[in-house]
Formats: sequence, structure tokens, C-alpha cells
Amino acid sequence: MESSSSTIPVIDLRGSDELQVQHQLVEACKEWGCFRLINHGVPLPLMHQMKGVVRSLLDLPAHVKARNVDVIAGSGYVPPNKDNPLYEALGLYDVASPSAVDAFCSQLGASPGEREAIECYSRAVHGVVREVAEKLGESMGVKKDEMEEWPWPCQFRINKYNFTHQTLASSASGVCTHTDSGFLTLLQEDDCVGGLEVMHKSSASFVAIHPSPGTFLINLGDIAAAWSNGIFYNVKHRVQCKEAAVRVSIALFLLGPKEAPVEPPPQILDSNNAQPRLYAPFTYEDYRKLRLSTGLRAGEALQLLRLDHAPAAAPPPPPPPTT
Ligand SMILES: O=C(O)CCC(=O)C(=O)O
Ligand SMILES: [Fe+2]
Repeated sequence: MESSSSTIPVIDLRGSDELQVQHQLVEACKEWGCFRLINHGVPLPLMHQMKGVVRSLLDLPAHVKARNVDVIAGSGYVPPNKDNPLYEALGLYDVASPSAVDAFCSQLGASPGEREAIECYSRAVHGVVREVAEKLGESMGVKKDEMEEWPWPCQFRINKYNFTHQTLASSASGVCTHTDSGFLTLLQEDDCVGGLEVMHKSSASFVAIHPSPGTFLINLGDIAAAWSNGIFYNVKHRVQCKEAAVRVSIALFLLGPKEAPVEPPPQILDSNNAQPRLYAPFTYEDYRKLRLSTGLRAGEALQLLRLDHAPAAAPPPPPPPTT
């Protein structure tokens, strides 16, 4: 697939014209399913400090990282594997729970300084991710107290890509093309090492995302596509090896309602130009299991839940009895 020269939108979270910010948000989510976020309020020194902590945690021996066990499927340590041999990650669910943050730090033997950075950073990015989601909801006419089980749980994940001269020479992939499963993702990319690419919706071509220190990238996931009845684009993205250097990134995933079904709110379904309802209601937990069990990680699992999805052909009738 060809690369496009267009670039993703940039949104000032504290822009003075609220209506303009809402308009920009909706347009970015429809056309790109992602945007760069500036003026978010997380202090630059904290962002830098957290990057240092991420490097030292991911440099721990494998047996220590393995103590970071799953709380929900896939939320703990992900070692390099067959699909993504250059990638590994540590994770924490749910970032709003002080005891979960404490358990994560204890499992990895974080120092008091590292612990403080993790606590401050996770609180700060959690605040930003909620603010972005609330603004996005308001832009669609939905207030935060009308969102089911709001605020939704958040998964925190720190990623490392072991890129080398050898992997560069073989044009290896860091993370294969996928969509994020949740509502939205806030990503602090590596300050220097690029490689992230997003697929532009209308051209279906990959666009390189260049590092932009001090900013965040926001991605919309599968839950955002279902919640908006297909208005928002769940952006496909991947990480390619473009430099022979270790790359690290930090992601916070705002997932979806804990138990309530994911459904478009009436404000979206009843609007004048609304299209018929696209998806059967489902829970985030069931959807996460569906992605894991089918291995469909690039939004295809959502297609299985479309109300107009043709079911697989019925199995052939059993042979007639012989007696
Ligand atoms: O490392 C990156 O830039 C992207 C990571 C990513 O896509 C993910 O964690 O889902
Ligand atoms: Fe992702």
C-alpha cells in the first residue's frame, strides 16, 4: 500500500473556541480516526521522566517482567512472540485503581522515584483521556452523565521495540497492522525513533507519523466505531522498523463500559441523518474475547457483529441414515 503525503489533524485541547474544538474533533474522528493533541496540560518534565522509567522497567530481566501477570486477558507482560518478535510490553489494569498501580510497581520492584513517576503520570494521562472522551461525547450531543458506567476502565501499557541494524535491513515489522479494541487510546510515542503509521480512511494508504515530543497521539478504536454507529473511524495502524534503535512508547487505552452493552446513544441513533443501527449490542468484555479467540485484530471482529453481516454458510445436512 502506498504512503500518502497528507498529515493528521492537530487539536488544541484547551482551544478558546469550544465549538470549533468540538467540530475539529468530530471531523478528525470521522476522516482519520486519530489526531495529534497539543496543549494537554501534562508537564513536559513528567513526560520525559516517565520515558526514562519505561526504559528501565523494560530492561528488567525476563523473569521479573513475567511477574506482571494479566488482570484481564492480555493486560500483563507480553513477551516477544511469533507475530511481533521485536516487540514486548508491560501493562496495568485498571489505571484508576490505586491498588492496581501499587501492584504493578511492586511486581516490577519499582524504586520510590519510579513509583512516584508512574503514579503522577498515570493520574495525569487518565485525566487527559477522560477530558478528550468527554469533549468528544459533547460534540455528539452526549453529556458525561449520560454515558453508561462512565468513567470507563483504562488499561496502561508500556511498549518496547528491539530494532537493530539487522531488523532494519530486513524491513521487519514492530507491531502488525491492527486497530485498538477500546474507545480511544492516548499514546506518547518515542521522542526520536519513528515507525508508527496510520491508515488514512479515504485513501486507504498508510501515513507515517513523525515523532512530536511533548504531544500525544489520540487513536480511536473499535468501541468508538460501534458507539458512534459507524460515524467514527477505528484507525488501522502499525509500527515499522525504520531505524536501528530501540523505540519505546506509552499507551493509555480507555476501553469501554465495564458491564453495560456498547450501543450508540439515542442522540446519535435519532439524529436526522442517522443511518440504521449497524451493530448488535455487545459488552466490551465479550468483544475483547472475540478478538482474542478469532485472532481478528484489525477491526474485522467488529464486522462479525454487524446486523447486516451474512452468517457463514450453514454446514451441509448430515448424510441420510443408511438403515
Ligand atoms: O508504539 C506505538 O507507537 C503504537 C503502539 C500501539 O499501537 C499499541 O500499543 O496499540
Ligand atoms: Fe495500537
